[in-house]
Amino acid sequence: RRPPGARGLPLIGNAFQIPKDKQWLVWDKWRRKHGDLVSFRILGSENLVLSSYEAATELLDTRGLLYSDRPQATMAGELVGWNRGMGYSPGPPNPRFRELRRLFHTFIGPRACDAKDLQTVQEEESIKLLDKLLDTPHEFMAHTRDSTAAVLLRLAYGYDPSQNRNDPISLVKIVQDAMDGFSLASEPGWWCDTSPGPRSCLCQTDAARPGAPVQIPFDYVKQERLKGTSKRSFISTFLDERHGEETTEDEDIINAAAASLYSGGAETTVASLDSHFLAMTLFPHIQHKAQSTLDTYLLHSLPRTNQRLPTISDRPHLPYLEALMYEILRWNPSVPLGLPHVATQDDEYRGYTIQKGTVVWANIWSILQDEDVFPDPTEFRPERYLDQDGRIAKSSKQVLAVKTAFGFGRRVCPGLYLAENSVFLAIAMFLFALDVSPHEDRLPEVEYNGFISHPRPFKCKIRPRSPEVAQLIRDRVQTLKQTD
Ligand code: HEM
Repeated sequence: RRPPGARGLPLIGNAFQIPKDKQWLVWDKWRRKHGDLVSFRILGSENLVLSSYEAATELLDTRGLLYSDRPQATMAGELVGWNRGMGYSPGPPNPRFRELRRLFHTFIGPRACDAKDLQTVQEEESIKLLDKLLDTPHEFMAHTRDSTAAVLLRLAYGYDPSQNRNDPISLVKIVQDAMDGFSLASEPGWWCDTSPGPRSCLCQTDAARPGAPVQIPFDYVKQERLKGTSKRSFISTFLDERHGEETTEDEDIINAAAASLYSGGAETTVASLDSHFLAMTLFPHIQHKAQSTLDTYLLHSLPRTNQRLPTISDRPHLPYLEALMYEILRWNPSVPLGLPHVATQDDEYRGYTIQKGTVVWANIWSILQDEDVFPDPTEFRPERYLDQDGRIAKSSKQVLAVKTAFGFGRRVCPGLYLAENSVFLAIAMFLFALDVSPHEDRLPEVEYNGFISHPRPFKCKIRPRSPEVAQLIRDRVQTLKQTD
């Protein structure tokens, strides 16, 4: 038995019912009509949408090995070139996939993300971000983008855009083009992904950008190493491991890993930071509560005279801010449909047959808006994740469910530790230093779009909380410039 599904047309199936944007809303309507397992077809391809925490975790986590492949994404893979990277590579037992996951684990796994050198990069870039927000607050969306790109470029290649004025080798541009291309090419319903006919005939070719020219950043690291000026990075660590004996395959895989780092990490993190500004504009009471929690903690953790900025290591002491971060990830998730998984064998679930080759989507948006788990889901309420003592309720359904923002099973986001630390730190820094309020007393609309879903550009007022805080940031940036 096939799971219940939306009725489609002969041959083309449900293709015309899937909009170009916000597919999660249509799929959520199907959930209300048919339940949390909905099947649909696009041309020859069988698809299944999972819209509850139970169904998604049972199939994609518990039986994860059966659902660890990706569909053959002609658009994202062959045309745009992402099949070399992690997101679209075939799953286990493919040795390339295992090696890519190993590299991510070594470099940005939980232990690596606890290390001081990695956190220092994140903290320095957050301070520079605050400085830019003080200068040109209305350009906040451009600043969150540049700042996130800077962290990822420093981690992947040891390339610091602020020390390379005018970006002489265009690395920032390469990264940003790559991010745009990944997001566009990943959208479901690219007909070339499912069409049995000529591959590119139905593709919107203007979006089919070429893959990032990964050789340029790689050559940059090699040259810096020869000069003895290279900084520790994903690539340099790998080359160190190989003691100068790297093969062409080694180069190919480390390049792919580095490109996956910024293609996966940049837009998603930026979307979360922009969501923070939107939420704080709309919910001033949450902003004030978070600020007073932070002030109390920072004041009590040091003598009053030594004002200091928050750091990642403060995270365990600031449960309300951690809860706020979770609520940002839930309220409007930055990857509402995750990435598609594929069934590698026939499977049975609740009496239905899921055929080998079925493309399985988790509607993360539906899971995170489920009224049974998150009552009044459109409300922004960090308290959802706290126990009676104000600590994070780690094994509560809410905390477990919000983690699905990072996906499932063998394909779960390998950047989640880095991402959580980045978003936590940015939020803590913004709340410490800035007041966010509506622009000319007009509340922005909550309007998101894109496969990596961003708030539509909006205006808000961003001001320093006090002249002393502004001075503290200016001083810290000055010190950073001097030590560079
Ligand atoms: C708020 C930030 C982020 C969110 C919400 C997010 C979410 C996701 C989701 C939902 C997936 C698909 C998982 C699945 O298939 O089940 C994914 C995959 C991935 N993410 Fe993230 N991500 C974030 C940040 C990052 C960062 C910072 C990096 C790297 C530095 C990263 C790298 C990747 C990669 C490489 C994949 C593909 C994994 C695979 O196919 O095996 N992500 N992410």
